[in-house]
Order: sequence, then structure tokens, then C-alpha cells
Amino acid sequence: MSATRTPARFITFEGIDGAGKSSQIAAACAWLQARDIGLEQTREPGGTPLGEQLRALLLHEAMDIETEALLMFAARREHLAQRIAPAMAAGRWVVSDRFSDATYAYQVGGRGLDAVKFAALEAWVHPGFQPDLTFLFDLDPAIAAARVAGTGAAPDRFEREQQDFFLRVRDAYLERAAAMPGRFCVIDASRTPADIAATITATLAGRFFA
Ligand SMILES: Nc1ncnc2c1ncn2[C@@H]1O[C@H](COP(=O)(O)OP(=O)(O)OP(=O)(O)O)[C@@H](O)[C@H]1O
Ligand SMILES: Cc1cn([C@H]2C[C@H](O)[C@@H](COP(=O)(O)O)O2)c(=O)[nH]c1=O
Repeated sequence: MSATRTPARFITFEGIDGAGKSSQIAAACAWLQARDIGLEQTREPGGTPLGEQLRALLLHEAMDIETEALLMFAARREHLAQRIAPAMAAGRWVVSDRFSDATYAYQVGGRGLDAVKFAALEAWVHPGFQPDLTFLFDLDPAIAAARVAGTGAAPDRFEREQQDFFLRVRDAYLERAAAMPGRFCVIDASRTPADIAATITATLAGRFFA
């Protein structure tokens, strides 16, 4: 079947910092583009000029937990309005490095934001809209921290968090995946990059191009 007849899809990549999702996104996008689909690769927080300005604040400025959650959703609203919705309306697929599952994992799980407030923001900002497929890179935080340290880059405000924070974030991600098993593909991110890439392409092929 021609991939151009497949409706536009929204695919997200999630996981704790250092789990390896960014390394896999380019390869997944290249694989999808070889199926002759129009595609946009983007990220959160970010993806628009305003969203990138909010990202700089979020990653580097200390702030109240609820301010942090509200700014994540403000950036997301802009991302949806300016980028995701127009692309999908034009038939283009969108692949995003993170979306609202990250707010559930980091702000609710990691920071202790009230889950009811998260649900209200999610229902306000994207009512009835969720990714078609989410790859969750699941990894022991100790291994992820070693990977982040190995990059040699200066850690941002989230990457400087301790292991117990990332244990809570990981648990929240797994809880969300268990609640929506049809949407999530949980990946054992301790495997080799080649093995992970093979799982991703097999999942994309089975889900959208069978
Ligand atoms: N499967 C893997 N095995 C070993 N090392 C890996 C693997 N995947 C990625 N790495 C390495 O781990 C580091 C972090 O990878 P990457 O930037 O892809 O993670 P990330 O999940 O996108 O993190 P962040 O959310 O902080 O950007 C990089 O140095 C990368 O080369
Ligand atoms: C969307 C979103 C992101 N975060 C955190 C998670 C990461 O630590 C950074 C983004 O950095 P990345 O290297 O590009 O993954 O932001 C968050 O806490 N809540 C969110 O909703």
C-alpha cells in the first residue's frame, strides 16, 4: 500500500534524560521519509520560536513547580497551534522528542505536581488529542546518568537532579504506559543502538505500513 495514503500520524519519543531517545529519532525519521511521507521533526519544550525561548528558561532558570508545569503547557499550546496541527492538517507526519507524557513523568512524578492539575491542563491544551504512538525508552537512572556524564556537556537544571528524582520520573512513565498500552511501545534502552533501531522500525512498519 502506498504510504502517501496513510493519514498523518503524531509519533513521540520519551524517556529519562540520557535514555538514548535523541540518538534514535533521526534514524526513525529517515526510515519514515524513505516511505515517501511528508514529515516534520520537532521537540518539546520548543519547536517554535516562542517555545525555544521558553525552553531556555525552563532548562536554566529556577522556578516554582506549578510555574514550570504551566510554562511546559504554554510552550505545548504554541507548538500545537503553530506547528503540529498545521502540519497534520496538511497530511504531514510529526515526530516529536517529548510531549505531555514528559510533563506527567517529570512534573507529576518527579516534582510532585497534583495529577488533577496536570489532567486539567492536558484537557485544556489538547482535548481528545494524544500521540498515535509513543516510544518510551526505559532505562536504569544510574546507567542514564553515566551516559549524560559521558557526553561532557554542561548539565541543565533537569540533568542536575539526583537519582531518586529520575527513579520517580521513570516510575511515572511506566505507570502512564501501563494505563495506555495501545499507544506506548516500551523499549529496553539498555540494549545496543542497533537493536533498539530494529525494534523501532519493526514497530513503525507493523503499526502503520502493514
Ligand atoms: N543504546 C545506547 N547504548 C549506549 N549508549 C547510548 C545508547 N543510546 C545513546 N547512547 C549515548 O548516550 C548519550 C545520551 O544519548 P541521547 O542524547 O540520545 O539521550 P536522550 O535520551 O536524548 O537524552 P536527553 O533527553 O538528555 O537529551 C549519548 O552519548 C549517546 O551516544
Ligand atoms: C516536554 C517536557 C520536558 N521536560 C524536561 C525533560 C528534559 O530534562 C528537558 C528537555 O530536554 P531534552 O534533552 O530535549 O529531552 O525538559 C519536562 O520536565 N517536562 C516536559 O513536559
